[in-house]
Amino acid sequence: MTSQHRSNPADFHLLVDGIALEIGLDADEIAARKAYLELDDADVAALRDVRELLESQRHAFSDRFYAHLLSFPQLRILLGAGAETRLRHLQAAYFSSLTAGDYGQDYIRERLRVGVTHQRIGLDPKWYIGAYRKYLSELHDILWQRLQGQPERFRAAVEAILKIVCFDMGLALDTYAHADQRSNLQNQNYLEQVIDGMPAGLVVVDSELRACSMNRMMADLLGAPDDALQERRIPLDELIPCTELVNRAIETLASGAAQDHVMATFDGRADGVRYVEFNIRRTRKDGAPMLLLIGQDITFRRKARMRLQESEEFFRLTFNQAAVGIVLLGSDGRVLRTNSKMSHILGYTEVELLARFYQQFMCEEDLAEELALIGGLKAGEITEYQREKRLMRRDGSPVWVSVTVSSMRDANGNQRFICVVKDIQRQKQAEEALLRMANHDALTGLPNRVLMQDRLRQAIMHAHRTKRQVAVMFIDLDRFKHVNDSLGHDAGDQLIVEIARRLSTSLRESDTVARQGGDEFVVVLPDLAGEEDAAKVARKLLGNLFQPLVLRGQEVFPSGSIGIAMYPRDGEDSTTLLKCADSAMYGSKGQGGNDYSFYTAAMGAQAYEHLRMEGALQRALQREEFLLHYQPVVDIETGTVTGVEALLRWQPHEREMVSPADFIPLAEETGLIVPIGDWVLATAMKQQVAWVEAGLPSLRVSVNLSARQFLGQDVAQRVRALLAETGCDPACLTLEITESVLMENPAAATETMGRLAAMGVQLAIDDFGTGYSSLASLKRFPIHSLKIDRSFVMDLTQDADDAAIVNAVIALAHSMKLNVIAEGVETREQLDFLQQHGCDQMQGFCFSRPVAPQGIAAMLRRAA
Ligand SMILES: Nc1nc2c(ncn2[C@@H]2O[C@@H]3COP(=O)(O)O[C@H]4[C@@H](O)[C@H](n5cnc6c(=O)[nH]c(N)nc65)O[C@@H]4COP(=O)(O)O[C@H]3[C@H]2O)c(=O)[nH]1
Repeated sequence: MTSQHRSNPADFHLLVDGIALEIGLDADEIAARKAYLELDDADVAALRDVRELLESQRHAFSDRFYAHLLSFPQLRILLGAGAETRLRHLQAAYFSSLTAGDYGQDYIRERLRVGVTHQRIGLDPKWYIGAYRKYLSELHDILWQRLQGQPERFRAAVEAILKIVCFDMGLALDTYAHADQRSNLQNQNYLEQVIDGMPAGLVVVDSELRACSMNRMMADLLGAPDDALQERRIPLDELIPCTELVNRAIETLASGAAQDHVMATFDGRADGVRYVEFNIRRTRKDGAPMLLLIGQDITFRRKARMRLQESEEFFRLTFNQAAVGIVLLGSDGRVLRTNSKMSHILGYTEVELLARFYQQFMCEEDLAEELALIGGLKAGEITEYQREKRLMRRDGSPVWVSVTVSSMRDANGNQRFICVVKDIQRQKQAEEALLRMANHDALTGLPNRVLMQDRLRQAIMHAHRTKRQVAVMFIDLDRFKHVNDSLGHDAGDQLIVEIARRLSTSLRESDTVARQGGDEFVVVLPDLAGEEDAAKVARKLLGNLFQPLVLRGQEVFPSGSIGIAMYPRDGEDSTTLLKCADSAMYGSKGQGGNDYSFYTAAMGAQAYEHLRMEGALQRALQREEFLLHYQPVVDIETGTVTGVEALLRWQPHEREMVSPADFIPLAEETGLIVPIGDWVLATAMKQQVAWVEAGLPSLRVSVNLSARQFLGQDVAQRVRALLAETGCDPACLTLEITESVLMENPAAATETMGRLAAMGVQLAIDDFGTGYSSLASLKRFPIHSLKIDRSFVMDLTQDADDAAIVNAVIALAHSMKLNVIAEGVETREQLDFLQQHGCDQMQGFCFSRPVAPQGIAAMLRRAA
């Protein structure tokens, strides 16, 4: 039995009634059929008449009937296993109803039911028409046997049975045909739905290669409307413009051979390029060959594969051409994949790398930490780590790299590590060089101030813990400036390098020698028991320094002044200790150099005063606390005032006036002399102009120039600018320079003086006689005047030597056409002496002390 036979009886009745209605089996139709068969009441009576007769033969009839039917194997299959019992039962019912004489609605419905059933089980009309034939023959035989002697009754019965059986056959056949038609329609509908709903596209092509139909999926794939083929059959190559597909379709049409996996690529309109894989089958319809083209949309798959290929290609290129080394490692560290940059970094070929383990490239000292990190990755505690470290190259040299190691899983779930390795060797070298530069002195290679302070701090911390002492030595070379000026900077540098070497070799590894700048060095001696240890080292250093050295063919004996501060006695931090050592060094210098001094509190006070003054001087400029006094310069012959010397005065707010002798050396040392001197020059020039403008006779103004002012800046250019600014006549300006300034750098001095003289400015040598230069050596300088120092004038009348010197200076100066001015003339006797010996001019208390500008104006007005 098929599943169809198991349908609900109520549904089955409805089906049967529905069919009856569809084929129009109403009462009129039944009556018409009966009339056509001439089945009338006489037949009904004839059938009833043989009922009993036939009933008695029912079993024998049934045996023969089924023996015949079931002798046909196809029929046995169609009827199904165990059908005989069920059929015998049905047949018995039919056999009874056949002669029951009631052929109304129930009888007819039963006939229709049989027709539907036969159609459902696929029992073709040939089978049941054959069965009806057997039925009739058997009945005929039974009736013949029983009614042989009653021909009328026999004929009437046979006639009636023939009519009713034909009536039944008509009903069954009509029902069968109708059910078949219904079923066909249903099947077609079902098929259409399946085809329409299937996830593959289908296009049916006729023998002339024109598409006759296609399902919705195919219409979707082609971007065509669903009803595209309703109007006309479209040629296949127009519907799907793909030559390969059309050619293969032609082949299949000709040979009948199925074609699979035919790729077609076409424009799917809005969806872009479509990739469809077709299977082509040849079939027949209505005798004509036709093709079924079943297409599977593989666009997504294809694009995904292309994307995958693309990303694989991208990865491969990126991997191979990356500017960083990339290595894929197995969980045991074996190199599974690597790129050319990695080969370049490590100096191995790619093949050599593949045979190795990552651990083999590590530095011994990194190994433990690195393995611990990889352990962390393996345990999932971290997902990646980044480190800067060294890897060992093939030639055994280390290379600095920055490595990022990340954990990943391959397609099989195996743990892998991916290392991205960046070569930072150059960067590290640059960093190291920078670090060296930041911490070391370029000339000597010694630690610089920064590194020294760091070492000093460490030494202090260590000494603090161990209850030991630290000595800080400040070393300044004696007369270094002299070497530099007389032998040149190269010789100076050579001396510094040699000193650095001598200091370094005199000390222990744990000591630090640093160059503080210029000719200053600092030595840190950590871990000392006491002051005596430091004194011993200082003596040794001085001894080693004071060894002869030949510089530019000249033998030099370097010596230094050492100041020593002790931790913790003199200070507990590096800044204080360095300051103390610096003060102590000045102490040594003050005693003539080539010696060492320990710091004392008195030095501290001096240093403090030094600092205080420095700050105060700086503020003095801003607060305009400076002023100029002027001392007249008098012609000894006539007694007239020919000029004035400008002398600087500092009048701090609400405090006593400070002597220039007290602050000029400090201003020199700190460099403040430059802006202060500039102010003096400008003020004096302005004053000169102011007096002239006030109607007074034009006076020569002399201005003192300090060593730093004269040698350190472009004084000529500055004077030129100020002359222009103030309108002062250069011929009324004298610049005074001390003898020692000239001798410090004669070459530079000659050049500067030449430029000044060229402007018309006069130059005078101040404090003459205090230095050691001979008058002859002054010849090469463009000088106008010599000022005899006050110290000679002072004892002139008591000391025969001084008188002789002054006399000689005047005579010689005159022989060199120089003007001579005597300073500090206090007495009449001094003045007389100078007058007698032909001194040209003088200045001193005997005529006037330095006075404010108004004092000079009054003096000039009185004289006029
Ligand atoms: N005992 C005595 N002294 C006399 C007599 N006549 C003048 N003096 C003093 O002798 C100094 C002369 O100046 P100097 O030798 O250039 O010595 C100057 C000069 O070297 C320096 N100085 C002063 N003003 C300036 C300046 O503007 N620039 C620079 N660079 N140095 C200056 O300060 C030094 C001292 O200046 P002052 O204290 O003004 O001292 C002045 C002046 O007051 C006298 O008859 N008896």
